[in-house]
Amino acid sequence: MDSMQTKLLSSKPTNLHICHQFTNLCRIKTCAFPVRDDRSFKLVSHQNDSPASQNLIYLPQRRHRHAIATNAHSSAHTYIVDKCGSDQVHSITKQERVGVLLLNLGGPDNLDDVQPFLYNLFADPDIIRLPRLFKFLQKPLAKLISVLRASKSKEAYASIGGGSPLLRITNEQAEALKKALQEKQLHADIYVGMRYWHPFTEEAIDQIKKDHITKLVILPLYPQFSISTSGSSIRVLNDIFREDGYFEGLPISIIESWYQRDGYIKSMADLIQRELLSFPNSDEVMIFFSAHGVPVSYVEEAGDPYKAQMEDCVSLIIHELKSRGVKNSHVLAYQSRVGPVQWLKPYTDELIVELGQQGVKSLLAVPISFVSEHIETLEEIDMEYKELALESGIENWGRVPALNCTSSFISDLASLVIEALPTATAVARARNNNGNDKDESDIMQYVVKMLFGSVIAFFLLFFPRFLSLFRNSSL
Ligand SMILES: C=CC1=C(C)c2cc3[nH]c(cc4nc(cc5[nH]c(cc1n2)c(C)c5CCC(=O)O)C(CCC(=O)O)=C4C)c(C)c3C=C
Ligand SMILES: [Fe+2]
Repeated sequence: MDSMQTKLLSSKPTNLHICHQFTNLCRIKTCAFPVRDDRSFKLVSHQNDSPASQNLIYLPQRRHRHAIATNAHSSAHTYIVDKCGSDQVHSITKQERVGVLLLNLGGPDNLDDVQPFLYNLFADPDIIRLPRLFKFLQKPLAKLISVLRASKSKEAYASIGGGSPLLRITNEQAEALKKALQEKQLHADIYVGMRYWHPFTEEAIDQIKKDHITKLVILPLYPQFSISTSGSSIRVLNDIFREDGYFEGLPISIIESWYQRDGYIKSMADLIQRELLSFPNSDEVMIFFSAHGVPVSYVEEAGDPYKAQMEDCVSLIIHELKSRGVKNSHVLAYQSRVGPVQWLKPYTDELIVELGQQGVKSLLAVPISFVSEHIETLEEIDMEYKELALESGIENWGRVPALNCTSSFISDLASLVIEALPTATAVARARNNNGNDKDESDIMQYVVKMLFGSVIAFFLLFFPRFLSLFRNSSL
């Protein structure tokens, strides 16, 4: 990090300087400022040309840039984080009550939850991005798509035991993180906020208020940033922070992405190295990184850094493996596409078939976009893709487990939290009194929107081309 040259393309030289100092001081690779909440995320910074050292950051709003500048001077004395890499908290005021909010996606606890869970997911404007004029269709469409998709999803959840393991694993990670922080001399309360199922982000926020947390670190459990994942959760939080007076003075640090951290990269390399040894011919195994996809428009139109971060992440892991003498070939592909639009390519299923045709005999699948086992590792990779690979001529198939509670990984997350503490900034959050949010609470308008939208959504059911698009893409 120290050698990295950050260029804030659109910021003034003074801000550039301060941001530099700030990140070097805290050894944090992501700047901690709330993301823009208009969902048109703007990519403003690249580092060197080399993908391994590329660092992508967003243009913070002017007031946030100011907040960063102020913070660099004001809060460093509260928590002293050793610049030389030791990550123990040396000094902390007794009155402080530190909270860490882990953000995650959430998943259905049982099969009855599947359709309402899918509804919440598709009702998210960061998952189905409709033009402003068609926003009123969001909820009826979510209803329609969730109903159409529910049986397929239920089958998948049934095959992994009838529900998502995500909450259990996230709770275990929270517990492990708490212990790891204690070992580094920081007592913190850990909260889990899920985006689409219980415990919802809003529930976690209520608890944070009840517990009178005085400093908050927000840590999405997604290593790479996407508008559809961390971005969506952070947008929800920003909406809450704008409305709730409690958060006006609360110092908060938001970690947007953390895939570049040594601890994460090394933990991933450890898992891959270990799994390679289980093959009869380790040297000939192709390492197949499989990331959750996003629609191409996220990257090309909305400036989602997800693809660039994913590619950077893969090259960092490969670099680490090479430094250990592991020289296997590798590929990166994207899985789990949904709906009729183009998603990031190559698609995992298509690439597996292609590699089989090219005569590749051994594949090691590495789920790369998520740190817990979930439906897409346990069902999609372990069942669907394994079967496809064997049918396509791949003779040896393996899969790297998710990091879950791997101790080197959790310990690094604890260091990340500690490094983020001095960046926690109280940003004056203006209450939003414009009409947009009031629309939502206007019951009459809501009912009209729902009725009108439902009629259109229903009409779409009888629009054969539209529907067949969804059917073809197995919604
Ligand atoms: C980095 C990870 C993820 C990205 C990016 C992402 C984008 C994204 N997802 C959908 C649609 C669905 N995702 C579903 C489940 C699901 N998604 C992620 C992660 C990312 N999603 C996880 C970890 C999970 C699993 C949760 C669990 O219960 O284990 C589902 C539901 C399952 C299914 O029916 O397949 C859907 C649907 C979209 C549309 C999208 C980007 C726009
Ligand atoms: Fe997803």
